[in-house]
Parts: sequence; C-alpha cells; structure tokens
Amino acid sequence: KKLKSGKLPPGPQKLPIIGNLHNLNGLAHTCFQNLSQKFGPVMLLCLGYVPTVVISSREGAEEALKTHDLECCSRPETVATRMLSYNFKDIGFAPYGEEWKSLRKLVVMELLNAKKLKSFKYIREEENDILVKKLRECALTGSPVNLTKALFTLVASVVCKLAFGIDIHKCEFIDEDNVADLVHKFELLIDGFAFSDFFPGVGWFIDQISGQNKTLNNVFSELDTFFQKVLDEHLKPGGRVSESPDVVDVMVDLMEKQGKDGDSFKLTTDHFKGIISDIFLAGVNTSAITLAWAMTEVIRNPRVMKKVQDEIRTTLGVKKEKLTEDDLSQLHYFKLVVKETFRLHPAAPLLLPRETMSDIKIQGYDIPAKTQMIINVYLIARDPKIWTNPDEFNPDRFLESSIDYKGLNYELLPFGSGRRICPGMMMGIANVEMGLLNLLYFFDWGLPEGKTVNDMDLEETGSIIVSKKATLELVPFINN
Ligand code: HEM
Repeated sequence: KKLKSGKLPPGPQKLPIIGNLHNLNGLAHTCFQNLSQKFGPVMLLCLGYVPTVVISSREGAEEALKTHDLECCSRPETVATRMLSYNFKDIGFAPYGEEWKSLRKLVVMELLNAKKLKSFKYIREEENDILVKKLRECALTGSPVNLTKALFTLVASVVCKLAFGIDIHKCEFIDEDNVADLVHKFELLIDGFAFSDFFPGVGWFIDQISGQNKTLNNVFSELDTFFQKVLDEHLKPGGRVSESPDVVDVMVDLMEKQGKDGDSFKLTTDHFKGIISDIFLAGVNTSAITLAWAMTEVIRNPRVMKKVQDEIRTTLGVKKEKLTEDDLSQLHYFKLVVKETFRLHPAAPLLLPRETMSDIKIQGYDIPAKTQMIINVYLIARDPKIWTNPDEFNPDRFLESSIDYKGLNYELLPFGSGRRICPGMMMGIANVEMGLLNLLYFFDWGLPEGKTVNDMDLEETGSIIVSKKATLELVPFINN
C-alpha cells in the first residue's frame, strides 16, 4: 500500500521494512502517548506495512467518530483477530457491511435490548448473592481473597447464563475456577505478536519457523473447544429445554429456517462461534477488569471508600440480606465512583482499531483509504487541558459536571462511540454496578497482613484489552 500525497499527519521517522515498529516497545497506549507529545494529537505511523493514524485529542476523536463514522470499519487483520473472529464472521472484527449489520442487530435484539436486560436482572442478583456467600466464608477465616479471579467468575457466570443458557457452577465442560484462566488465554492470543501481522508473506514464514504459529494455534484450540461445546449443548438431539431462548438458541432457530431466501447471507458454524467468542471475550473480560480497578482505586483512596460506603449504607439501610438492581437507582455518588473508574481505566484504551474506507480529512490532515485508525481514549480521558489533576482518582470531579460515558461526550469514551459503539454497554454497566455495590455494601476491605497501599502494584498489561497486571488480593470483613 502506498500513501498518496496531500497534507499527511506528522509522525516519527520510519525505518526501512519495519516502519515505526521500533517505536512501540511497551504498552501501546503509553507508547502512543509519548509519541503524540512530540508529534501532536493526529499522527501517522507505519506499523510494518500497515499505515496507522493515531488520534489523541477530543476534537480529533469527535471528527473521526462522528463526521467520518460512515467511512470507518473495524478490521485490524492480524493472525489473532482472524482466529478469534472465525475469519471475520463475528461483530467486533467484521468489516462494515450487511453481514456485520445483521449479526449486530441479532445480538442487540436478542440479548442486549432494554427489555431483555431487565428480565435478566434476576440472574445478576442471583450470581452476586452466590459470590457474597463465598466471600462471607472467607471473611470468617480472615484470609485474603483472590478478588481478580472471583470477579472473573462472577461476570462469566452472568454472561454464560444469559447469553448461552449455561450455569458454570454445574456445567460439565467448564470449571468455574478455571474460567479466569480461559479468558486469560484469550489475552495471550490477542497480545501474541505475529510477524505476519506486519509483514505479509515473509512474516508467515518467520512465524512458522519461530514456532509462533504453533503457540497461537494451541491457545486458540482450547478456546475453540469451549465454544464448540457451547454450540453442541444447543444442537443436542431433541433440543434444549429452556424457558427463555438465549442468543445461540435464536441462531440455531434461524439457521434451521434459512435456506429459501437466496439474497440474505447464510448463518454458518463460523458465525455461531464468532458471536460466542465476541460475547464471551468482550463481555467477561471488560466488566471484570473494570471491577478490579474500581476496588483497587477505592482501597487506595480511603476518603472515597468512606464517602461511598456511607452513601450506600445510609441509603439502603444495613439490614438487607440480598441486593436488587432497584437499589442502584437511589445511589448518586456510587455512580460517580464507577464513572471515574471508567475514566482512569478504560478496558479498551484504544477502542477497536478502524480502517478508513475512502480518503478522508481529519483535523485538516489528509488520510488515505485503507489506513488503520486508532483513537487513544485513554489519553483523552487524562488530557490535562480537559481534566484537573487528571491522574488522580477523584469521583467528586463529576459532582458539578454533566459529562457522561455513553458515547456522546468525546472526552470520555470507555465504550467508544458512533456506529461501532459497544452494543453490550448497558449490560457491562449493570455487571460493574451490581458487582461493586455488593462488595461495598456487605463488606469492609483491607490489605493482606504486612501490606500497605503503597505496595499495591498498578502496572497494566495487554494491547487491545488492558488489565491490571498483578492479581488483586484483599481481605473481606463482614459489615452486617
Ligand atoms: C465494562 C464493560 C465493557 C466495556 C468497557 C466495553 C468496551 C467496548 C469498546 C471500547 C468497544 C469498541 C467500541 C468502538 O470501537 O467504538 C466495544 C465493542 C464491543 N463490545 Fe463491549 N464493552 C463492555 C462490555 C460488553 C459486553 C457485556 C458485551 C456483550 C455481551 C460486549 C460486546 C461488544 C461487542 C460485540 C463489540 C463490537 C461492536 C462492533 O464492532 O460493532 N461488550 N466494547
């Protein structure tokens, strides 16, 4: 691909063949942060053979996501994304077109619409209750809990039950204690560097002899086995007995009925697995990561912890045995704590990469078609021109502010914006809010013996999805 002339965005000097890959050593969003301090908020890099524009200003993000929304598609073609999306037969990595539209509509209609979400709230309440009971047992022994793992299990149990009709506490093919490891495998896969991502042809050869292809295939095959079993459960002869059909039931039903209409696309096993992969991986990881960061931040900020727990316990009283989603509606400061967590720790700090479908202009620069476009929402949410003391965790900053995080305020975009905005946003928010509320209402929290707040490791890890690297271990104390 050759970049056409015009007023291209500035960027660092390129080296032959590798382009600017040498500029990326470390976490992508922080490397881009250092580079954009030098080259500005719209900059052009070449990642191997992939021309890439990185945007890190609110104005640039707004122009890209709004004005040019119709000209962007989300399709970073890497070895890992090709595997996980089952050859782009999913939603997150599918190119813009009829297939993507139909699949997104199906998932939104069958899983993520407001009515369905409301009818699913009992599942969330039930699963949180199970976690609270387990934590109570740990509190009696006074021993630290691996909260990272507990939160992954919580979110996975909710997502698996409502999307796939599977109870992971009883399921034969997935062990509830290993679900966090399974999601972690996905992180390894998506972070796995493959030469063929950046150097077509010759890169494949290097990956083959270096063993990278084998590693990626092994990790993928474990995930694929899980997805296949989810599918098999739904295809069992005699059908499934289910009160309310889940997304896979609906797809099976559609597949059985399809065939006559020659125009519309046909659902295949790859579509099934692409959707299961999207829901499991995009749905579980992100909410669990956000919950772990929320707990980390409130432990590090005792003033905020006290203020939010006072609000929760005064508003809800101290005698509740079990919380319901209706309890959330009365809380105000609590929601600001969640908002501040989304600001400082967006689970997808660069959103999903997009690709321009035609030549476009952003902030006065010419950007050719087929350029990968990355929006650094992490940096925008910490821009000192927009936020006072941007690195400080301070939910009070939102007390007098109307800025929200649902895709309309371009300074705060943890769920993205525009046509590819996260379709699971409402479910993600509900998972995070209900999980955090239960942790803060029923328990007080401390650090393991001998540890202080200063010992807490805040290092991040990951590329597309970024999480807290170190496991979060805390000691619960029963409040009531
Ligand atoms: C705290 C929770 C979550 C966060 C922070 C989050 C964040 C995101 C972000 C930033 C994107 C990319 C948006 C863009 O590029 O503009 C995205 C896309 C997506 N998310 Fe989420 N998400 C969450 C929960 C969920 C859940 C619960 C599901 C499904 C059950 C889900 C399914 C998806 C899918 C399918 C896409 C791809 C959409 C498309 O390309 O059309 N997410 N998410």
